Amino acid sequence: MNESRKEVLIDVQELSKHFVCGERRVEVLRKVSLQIDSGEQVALVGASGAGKTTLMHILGGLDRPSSGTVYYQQQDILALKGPALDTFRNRTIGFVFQFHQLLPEFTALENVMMPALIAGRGFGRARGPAEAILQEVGLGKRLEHKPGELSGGEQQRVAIARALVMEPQLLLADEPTGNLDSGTSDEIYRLLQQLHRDRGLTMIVVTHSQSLADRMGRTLQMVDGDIVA
Ligand SMILES: Nc1ncnc2c1ncn2[C@@H]1O[C@H](COP(=O)(O)OP(=O)(O)OP(=O)(O)O)[C@@H](O)[C@H]1O
Repeated sequence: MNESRKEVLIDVQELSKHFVCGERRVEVLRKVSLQIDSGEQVALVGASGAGKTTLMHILGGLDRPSSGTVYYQQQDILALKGPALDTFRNRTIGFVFQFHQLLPEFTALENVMMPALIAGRGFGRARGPAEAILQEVGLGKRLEHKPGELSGGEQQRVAIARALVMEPQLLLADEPTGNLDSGTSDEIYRLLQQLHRDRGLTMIVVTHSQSLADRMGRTLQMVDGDIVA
């Protein structure tokens, strides 16, 4: 993409979050500001407890900050509530977590169809895109398998397919390979890079692995609730 034509997808200003535990106030995010351009691939690294998951949850509309602003393009997502927030999340953001959180009783195909069914698309319209994205992540021959019949890496591929089936602009992945061996982690990262290249997908990926972070376009380091680099 031409540098001069890059557009800011996410603009975060002075985001703070604290929790109150009994008498104690725990400051988890301390006036974090950051911008992510459309099409960027960003790694978020930092020690355990630095605030990475909390930041991802706020960026994804799953949690609210104590203060600060989060804009997607020109939209103030903290002003969204209830069904409007649900719709925004469903259409704009795909999530992948460390533990795939697939529904064990449903097949890979049904799991991937779920976001479209929740969005009110009929079975017929949900099936085609779900099949196509499962092909794209290399699971065209595993459509009818349930999560328990798939390897850890395959389960995470299904979770990635489910995150992308609504064609979100942004993928948020919180330690997507934290539970996998290094060879399988490597495959998942290659898949994320392929999806980034092929779809121009913007992604923010939390990882503890420096070598995996090095493959992303930019690394943001969190220390004690703030971004230092
Ligand atoms: N609901 C909560 N109530 C109180 N404290 C919380 C709550 N959620 C998170 N915290 C605290 O916020 C801090 C940051 O947590 P967070 O999960 O964002 O860190 P992290 O950088 O993602 O860590 P990890 O790499 O271990 O997942 C931690 O000290 C945690 O104990």
